[in-house]
Amino acid sequence: MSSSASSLKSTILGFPRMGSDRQLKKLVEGFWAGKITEDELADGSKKLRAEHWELQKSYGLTEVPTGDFSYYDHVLDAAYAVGIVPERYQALDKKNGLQAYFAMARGLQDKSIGVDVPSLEMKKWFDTNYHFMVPEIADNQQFSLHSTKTIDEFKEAKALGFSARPVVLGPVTLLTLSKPAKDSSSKPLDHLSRLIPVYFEVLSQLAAAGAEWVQIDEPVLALDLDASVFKPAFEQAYGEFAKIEGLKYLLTSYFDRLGDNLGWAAALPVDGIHLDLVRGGSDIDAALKLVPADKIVSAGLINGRNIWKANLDKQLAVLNKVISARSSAAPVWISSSCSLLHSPHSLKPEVGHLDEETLGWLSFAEEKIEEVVILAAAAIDRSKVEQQLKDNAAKVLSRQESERITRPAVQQRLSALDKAFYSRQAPFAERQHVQRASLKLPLFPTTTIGSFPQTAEVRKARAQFRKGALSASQYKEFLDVETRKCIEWQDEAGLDVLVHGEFERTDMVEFFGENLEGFVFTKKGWVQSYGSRCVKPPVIFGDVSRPKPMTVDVARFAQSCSPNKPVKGMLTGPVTILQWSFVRDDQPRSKTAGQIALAIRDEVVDLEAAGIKVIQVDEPAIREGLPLRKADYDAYLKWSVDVFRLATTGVKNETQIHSHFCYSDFNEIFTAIKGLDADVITIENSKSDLKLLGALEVHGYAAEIGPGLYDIHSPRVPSVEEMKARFAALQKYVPAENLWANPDCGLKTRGWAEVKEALVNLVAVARDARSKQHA
Ligand code: MET
Ligand SMILES: [Zn+2]
Repeated sequence: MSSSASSLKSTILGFPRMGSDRQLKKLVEGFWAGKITEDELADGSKKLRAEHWELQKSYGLTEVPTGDFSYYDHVLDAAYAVGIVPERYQALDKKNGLQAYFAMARGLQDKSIGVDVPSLEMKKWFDTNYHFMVPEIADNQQFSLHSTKTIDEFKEAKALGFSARPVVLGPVTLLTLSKPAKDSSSKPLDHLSRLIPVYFEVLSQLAAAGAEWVQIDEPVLALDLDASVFKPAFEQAYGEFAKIEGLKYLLTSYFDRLGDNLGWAAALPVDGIHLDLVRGGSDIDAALKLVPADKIVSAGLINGRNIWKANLDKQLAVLNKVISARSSAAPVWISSSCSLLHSPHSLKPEVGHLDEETLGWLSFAEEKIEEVVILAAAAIDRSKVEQQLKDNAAKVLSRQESERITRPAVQQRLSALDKAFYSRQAPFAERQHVQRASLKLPLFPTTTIGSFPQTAEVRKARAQFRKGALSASQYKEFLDVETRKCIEWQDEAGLDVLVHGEFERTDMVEFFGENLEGFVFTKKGWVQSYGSRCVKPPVIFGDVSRPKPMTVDVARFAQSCSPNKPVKGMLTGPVTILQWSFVRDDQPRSKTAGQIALAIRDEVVDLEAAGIKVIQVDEPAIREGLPLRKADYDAYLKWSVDVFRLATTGVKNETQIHSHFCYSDFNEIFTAIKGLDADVITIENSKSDLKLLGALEVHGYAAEIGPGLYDIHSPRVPSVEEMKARFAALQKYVPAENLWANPDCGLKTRGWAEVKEALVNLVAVARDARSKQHA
């Protein structure tokens, strides 16, 4: 073995913050509710950090990251630490820094202190399901060292005797993820020169506190960057940081290859470069050549964002390749591909919940640490960990060979499809004609997106049913009553295309996962989504199929409650089911999506046969699946459009297919949306009005469309007047006969009182518009 192996360091880029039992969620929410004090929050958090470092050390990591902890979000922390506090929070910040921090995170309405501020905007962290708070940079932005969190947490770990490496979100990424404050025109990155000195101060203090290495995360390096802008920006920042005596930098990027940025990024004056060899592995040969011999390479070999056991033999081969390519002067580190923030905490609670076999296939954060340590040990002396490697190989093989994973009938069905499975029988114009004759909807039809309020009563009944306190028939009776009430109300309110309300679903992906083969559900597999909110994604482990109809009974019952108006069948689309799950890694995602699509297709066909004339297949997550690199867009869009078509084209021309999109700006993929060939799309629009109108203007849209008339995320009731104005604006871009009136997403998070008022107003808007057309 090359001599550099002997100095292998084993570490991870970051650890999940929440705790094994979501302790951090409880602490933070307890503090918000006034149940615990600021000191109790701080003490509880300190204890949690120490536990997490201890856990990492106990498995044998040689160094632990610090500063990866956060009360809410690490981007907000990084912004706050350098004094990026928008004006509207500044008065509060002077009085109470923590309160201002949480106000930036989630808004604050407190009459007693005269504060009413909304939160910062929230965005997805690259292509993960983690959301960060978007910092706002004003033209006259001042930067200053505003919080010593990074330094304090490093000292804390050091005082406890851990060999620690502070993690800092890099200045270029921080500014690139920021947006200009309202009425500011400068680009955030233009402020870099003035931000660098504050970073310099933080880094100097870390050096003074005894830090040897600092991990600087610059994940923007995984994006397509304009080298004429970013190369000098990075050179300026890192040129300055290099002046700090005695401090070494590990520059990290993850989630994709470094690509075109590799050449100049590898030459930056830092002491090590981290490579995500799970997602960015295609770069490996170039990277090993381009990273100068005196820099360490941190090999990100254990996937930080999926839950499968690593194939250690395979990763060991990659590691050995890295080691032999490097000089003995610059040792290699072995690490996770990205922070383990995106993995659940530990498999331990799943013992006894998941079956033995499945358990053997998985690896959460705690187990991933173990994998890092085994790899590091194996690179030095394989014989020391022979048994662990053998066990690992057996588990990996059992997943490959399990009959639960590969089911030939499912595979064959997908590979045998011909072109006809991807197209409706007739083009849209013809379908529109027959659908009009069959559905007889008025001009500007009104509808909703699917869910109605999930009241405490609905959730209680579900919980009781799950515990066995309600029998299946009692639960069904309860749901029937709710559904009937919901449909009768919609009918009275004057809505045209009704929905059953989705009372039987906690979540639009979980519901289908529970009804399909190929999924398992963990007990405590929580992953932070934003702030204190965690999600428990289903695990797609094997070939997906539909053992029996999933929604047909409910849809048939719902339609029977409405003799005169159509009730929509409500399904979640294949891309969204994929996107919000942990997905198997042993076949392309497109293939797994194709299998889900076939299951949904069968459901669509069954719904039609049961007399359902309008069927909605939601794809809110289609935009978020877009790859980070533009070069990869087309391939993704091609298969995601294909699987939607596969799911929806099995019906007659008379059957009207709807789809729904929300959560992001769709302009970039508008052409793909057209390619879905849906008869009607409803699309979130109220928060980004002009953007959608712009897309409609540029690209046009030939089919029917319902841009959301109001924001369902807010408890306020939209007035007739404001929705009228929006609707009038839309009529300039969409021909009247193609325009629908609807809210911008499902109503499950709202209360009935607001929902009723809002929808009555919405119906009034459509009626008013109709009367004007007829006049
Ligand atoms: C996030 S999109 C939600 C769509 C779903 N049909 C609902 O109404 O809740
Ligand atoms: Zn939605």
